[in-house]
Amino acid sequence: MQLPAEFISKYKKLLGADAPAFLAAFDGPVEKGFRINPNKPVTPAMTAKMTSAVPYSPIGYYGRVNGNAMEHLAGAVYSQEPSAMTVGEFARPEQHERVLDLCAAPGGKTTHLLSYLKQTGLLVTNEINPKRVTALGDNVERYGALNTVITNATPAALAKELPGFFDRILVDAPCSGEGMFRKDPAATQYWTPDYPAECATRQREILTEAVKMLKPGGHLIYSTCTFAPEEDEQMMAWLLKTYPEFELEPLTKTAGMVDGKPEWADGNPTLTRAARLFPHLMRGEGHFIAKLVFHGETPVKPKRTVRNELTPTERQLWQDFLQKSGVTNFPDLVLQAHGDQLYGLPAAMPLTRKLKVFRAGIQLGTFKKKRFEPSYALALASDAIDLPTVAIDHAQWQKYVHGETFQLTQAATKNGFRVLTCDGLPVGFGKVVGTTVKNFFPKGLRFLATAENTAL
Ligand SMILES: C[S@@+](CC[C@H](N)C(=O)[O-])C[C@H]1O[C@@H](n2cnc3c(N)ncnc32)[C@H](O)[C@@H]1O
Repeated sequence: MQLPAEFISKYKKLLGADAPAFLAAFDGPVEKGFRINPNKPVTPAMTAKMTSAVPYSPIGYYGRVNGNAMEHLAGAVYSQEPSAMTVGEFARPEQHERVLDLCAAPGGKTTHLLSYLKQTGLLVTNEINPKRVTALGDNVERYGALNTVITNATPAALAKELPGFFDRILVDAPCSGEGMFRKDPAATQYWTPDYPAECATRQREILTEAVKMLKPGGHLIYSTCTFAPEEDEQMMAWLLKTYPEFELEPLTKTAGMVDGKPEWADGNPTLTRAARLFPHLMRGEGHFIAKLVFHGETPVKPKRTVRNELTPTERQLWQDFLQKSGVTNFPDLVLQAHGDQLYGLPAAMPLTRKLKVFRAGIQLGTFKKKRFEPSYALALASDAIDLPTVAIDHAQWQKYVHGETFQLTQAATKNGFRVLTCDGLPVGFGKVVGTTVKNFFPKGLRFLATAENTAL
């Protein structure tokens, strides 16, 4: 790979005897990986792929998965480069925590956090860029999250609304991306010797806001996909100096991860507690991860949480749908109608009217004139809700994602909306009338599926 000359000389100086191996790694193969979603069933195709486990993630595997495969579309797998999995593992939230993913699109780390929150607590996942937030929304929907609010805000706007609110904040910072050069060689074109320092300015701004939102005892996880000391150890050295209430927590390094390098910053010996991932030392791309605990106090503005906002008619239509579906265990969500759309918000979400919200919880469905039509998102969240199901096979699934009406081999015992499952995995709603399944796969997602183009 053609690397910028100044990049080569910078890392020759920094890495010394390790530099030849480091630079040679840019011509090595790109490592592929995927995570399974522990909250969804494992299909036979997944079992066949889960042969080479990533040693530091109980849900990570080496290998490639197809974005058009049923398992990906239904949120049972997520394609992620293996080094990036360390971030979700080191960030690993406890169930019932309030978690913020501040720089979240397209959602690699967010879906990892969701895997461990297991539908509990609250995840506020934020993406500043309005063009990138849609992909984040799609991935959260695939994961069937019932505990997530997606915002499209600046870190400053969030900090104003939610000071001292979170148990755990992940800042997967926008960075110079040197660790991804092998995956995306075009990125080398944006690199200049000044680029890391420019990125560092933005990272300091983001961190300045992030720290305002942590609860006492809370954790801040900072990660980049760059080797640049300006954005890694120097950023953490700056944070520790500026906010002495923070302490780096030691990260256990395995599978070739190495300590952070104090000598690349101000010599603070605790910087060894951070982790560096180099592609010449492990099976993955370049990353830096640091985990900090906050011992200080944050002024907390007590905030009211969100409240139910449904008209009696809307409430009745929703209740009728649940009753017809035989659902008795519907999770404790706050219900709100936005236009004709029904949303379910996690009860811990504060009222934040000044925040730009992209999706206020899960979109549960649409109010039609005299009935309620359940959404695709609700079907994908059905691991947590006892909705009635009908099993379909792969040939029927291919018709389903193409938008066709199809036939069951046996009439269903009851007509109505059913979650269709394929290999046990919920894939969307269909309306069953006898042996006919009317198609409710979202129009915008339909495609011509074949056994070949959808093989996992
Ligand atoms: C490394 S990417 C995040 C990747 C994501 N966490 C994942 O795992 O899929 C960094 C993100 O930060 C966003 N970003 C850029 N400038 C920002 C800013 N000033 N504040 C917050 N986020 C920013 C970018 O749009 C980008 O989506």
